[in-house]
Amino acid sequence: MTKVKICGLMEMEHVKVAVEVGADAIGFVFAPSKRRITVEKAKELAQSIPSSVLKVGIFVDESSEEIERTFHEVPLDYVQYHGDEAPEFIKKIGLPSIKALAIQRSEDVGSAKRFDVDYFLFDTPGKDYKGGSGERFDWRLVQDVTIPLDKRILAGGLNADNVGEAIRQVKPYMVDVSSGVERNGEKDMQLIRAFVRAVKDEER
Ligand SMILES: O=C(O)c1ccccc1N[C@@H]1O[C@H](COP(=O)(O)O)[C@@H](O)[C@H]1O
Repeated sequence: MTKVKICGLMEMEHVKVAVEVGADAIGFVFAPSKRRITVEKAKELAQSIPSSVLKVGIFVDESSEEIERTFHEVPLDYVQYHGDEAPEFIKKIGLPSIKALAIQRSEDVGSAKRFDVDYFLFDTPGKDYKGGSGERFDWRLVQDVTIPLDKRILAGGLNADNVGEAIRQVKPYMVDVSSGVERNGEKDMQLIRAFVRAVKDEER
């Protein structure tokens, strides 16, 4: 079964509904964004998340000190590197890691071989920020890549209507959504429920 990550949560009611409907991971954005959360607030929300649900922190070109401090303080299970972090930087920090790759051309996946990370997250290049654009990229660009299926996370403009087709085409280990579970720029409980249901309805 494809795993689901709900990203950019900032309110307790949204965390609770995501957990209740069966999200496998929850993402907190610590980078410049309209979804940016403080370490203190993420720590408070994290206390209501069972250990079976992974807590992921999203960072964009952040210092190693701040990443390490946030990881232990919240605490987090994974660091999602969503900027231009070098492979050596990620390796030196040595925390469980996800590297986001902005996919515009098929060559964009090629940089993956430089990174020793747990997962790769394929995303649409951001406009206002580095991610969370709400726009999808051409999924054919990541269909024939050599990255193992169980290391692939698909993001970028997913929603309850298109995630089934995305899973069939890309066969990711996990799908990741932020904008697609928002209404008028805010997270929406019905959309969170609908997204997770759409993923769970889809068999690998
Ligand atoms: O969500 C943000 O604001 C954000 C800011 C900076 C880096 C990453 C961000 N979000 C990530 O973007 C993808 C896709 O989001 P969407 O569903 O297209 O809105 C997701 O991995 C978020 O973690």
